[in-house]
Amino acid sequence: MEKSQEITAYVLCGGKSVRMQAEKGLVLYRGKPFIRWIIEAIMPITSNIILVTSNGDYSLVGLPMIEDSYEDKGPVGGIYTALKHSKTVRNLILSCDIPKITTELLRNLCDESEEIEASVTFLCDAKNDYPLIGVYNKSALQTFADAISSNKLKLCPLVNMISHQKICINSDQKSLVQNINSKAELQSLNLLDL
Ligand SMILES: Nc1nc2c(ncn2[C@@H]2O[C@H](COP(=O)(O)OP(=O)(O)OP(=O)(O)O)[C@@H](O)[C@H]2O)c(=O)[nH]1
Repeated sequence: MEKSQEITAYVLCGGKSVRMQAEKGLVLYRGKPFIRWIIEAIMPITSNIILVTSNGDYSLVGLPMIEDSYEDKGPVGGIYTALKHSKTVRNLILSCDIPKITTELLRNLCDESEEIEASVTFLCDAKNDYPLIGVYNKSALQTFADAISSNKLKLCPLVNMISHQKICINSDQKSLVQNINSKAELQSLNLLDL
């Protein structure tokens, strides 16, 4: 594989999980922790997968883990940590709360990002952006450093301010990118699957 095609995947597993009241990535969906569903979706694309977390409970996953460079800076801080750590130009960055994500969607995102000269390429639908299903260029590191310095920690406005490309999913794919933040959302997901 050529160097330009190399990609590192980072899964953000930090934060407080206030709404879920349990470590989100370790919550079970159809008998398996969210994080495992996500890793299985990434594996056919790259085995270079790193978790961004200081929570030792994720050691059961058996993947390398790195700690946030700054505490309590939310996903913006997690992305900063990932980009600072990364040795590759392109970095697939995902949240840990999207258990229905598929290899097909991620592969399409990664393939599209190769064709595009943008700091970040991420999924969207007609109503929402999904910047936590995105490919981030290492060159975006300074933007994230500046955002942390000025305490601008909202991710959507930040990615919309820098050079970006959105890859729109169709209405059938919407359920695949749904992030699950609470027990109620998990329950409705399980019910939908019945
Ligand atoms: N590494 C890292 N990841 C984070 C941090 N905050 C949130 N995340 C991750 O970012 C993704 C989206 O998180 P949010 O839903 O915004 O926040 P959360 O803390 O998980 O949940 P709430 O407390 O309910 O808002 C999830 O994958 C989180 O694990 C952080 O400070 N560091």
